[in-house]
Amino acid sequence: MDTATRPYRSVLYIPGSKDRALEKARSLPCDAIIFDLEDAVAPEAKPQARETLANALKEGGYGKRSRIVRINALTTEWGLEDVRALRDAGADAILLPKVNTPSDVDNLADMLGPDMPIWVMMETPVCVFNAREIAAHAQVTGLVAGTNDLTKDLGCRTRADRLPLMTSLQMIVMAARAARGVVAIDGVYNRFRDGDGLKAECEQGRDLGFDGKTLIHPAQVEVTNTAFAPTQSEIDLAGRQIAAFEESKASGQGVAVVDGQIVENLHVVAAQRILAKAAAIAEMAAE
Ligand SMILES: CC(C)(COP(=O)(O)OP(=O)(O)OC[C@H]1O[C@@H](n2cnc3c(N)ncnc32)[C@H](O)[C@@H]1OP(=O)(O)O)[C@@H](O)C(=O)NCCC(=O)NCCSC(=O)C[C@H](O)C(=O)O
Ligand SMILES: [Mg+2]
Repeated sequence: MDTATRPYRSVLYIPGSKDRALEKARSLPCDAIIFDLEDAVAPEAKPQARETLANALKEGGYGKRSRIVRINALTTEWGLEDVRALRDAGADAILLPKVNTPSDVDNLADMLGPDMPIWVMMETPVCVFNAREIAAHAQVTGLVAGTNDLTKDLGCRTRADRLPLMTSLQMIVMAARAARGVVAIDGVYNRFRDGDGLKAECEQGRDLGFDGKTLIHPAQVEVTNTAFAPTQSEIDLAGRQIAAFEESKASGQGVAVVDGQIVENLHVVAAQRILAKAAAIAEMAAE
């Protein structure tokens, strides 16, 4: 699947230590999985989790879902061993937590070699200030908002409208877009049994420009997939905009009007993106 249009609506964290969850994920309709060796795994369980995860990845069965492995920070006692154990296990990217500067990414890139894509947890204030340079790193293909760590480090309150996080969230999206071709994924919604709260936060993340949201429980997948997919009316409008613009162009005009709004070339580009995303989602569903 084309990496530019590949869907990343629902990105589910799975503790690398939990066999049952690793098995269950093979049948969940999420677009991507983050196999976690960091915060979801207790210190004493980390060596076993590495082995369990490496075996699960080798066994496969995750279909078209993107497979991302979150290692521990390289400054911890587990980071280096995580890289050694998982770099050749068949993941699509390695996700590095607690990044502050582009040189943290360089250190991982040196260990992985030039061909392994790197995703970065954007979860410290220093990291957010360095977002543009981090996103521009040649191996970085994804940014993930770590809203729990950011909340802790900022000392801000957890609010339903996420006002205290807004600057950080927007800087993450801007850095990804400025770098081009870098995916931006929103942080987790901790109240995993609150579907209405999740829906509202997904819609906010979608409005901000995120490609999708990180999740902690299977019950969150469906709501998220819907929120980050183009709606049927967006798809219909996109088709009509493209057709109307083509017609105007054929009659020598550079602008069309659809539903009382002008359609210029840039709107056609946005409309084509919507159709490409809808097609990629349909392809993802056709297992
Ligand atoms: C949150 C949980 C601890 C809840 O677990 P549990 O009470 O066991 O849930 P259920 O009984 O409702 O589970 C039902 C079935 O679903 C499977 N399951 C549960 N969670 C997952 C999952 N994440 N992926 C796949 N499958 C999952 C269970 O095995 C049950 O299956 P079955 O037996 O067939 O019925 C738990 O959901 C969990 O551990 N979630 C992940 C937590 C996690 O990964 N945390 C770290 C990432 S978030 C983070 O780090 C934030 C970031 O860094 C930041 O700073 O913001
Ligand atoms: Mg974190």
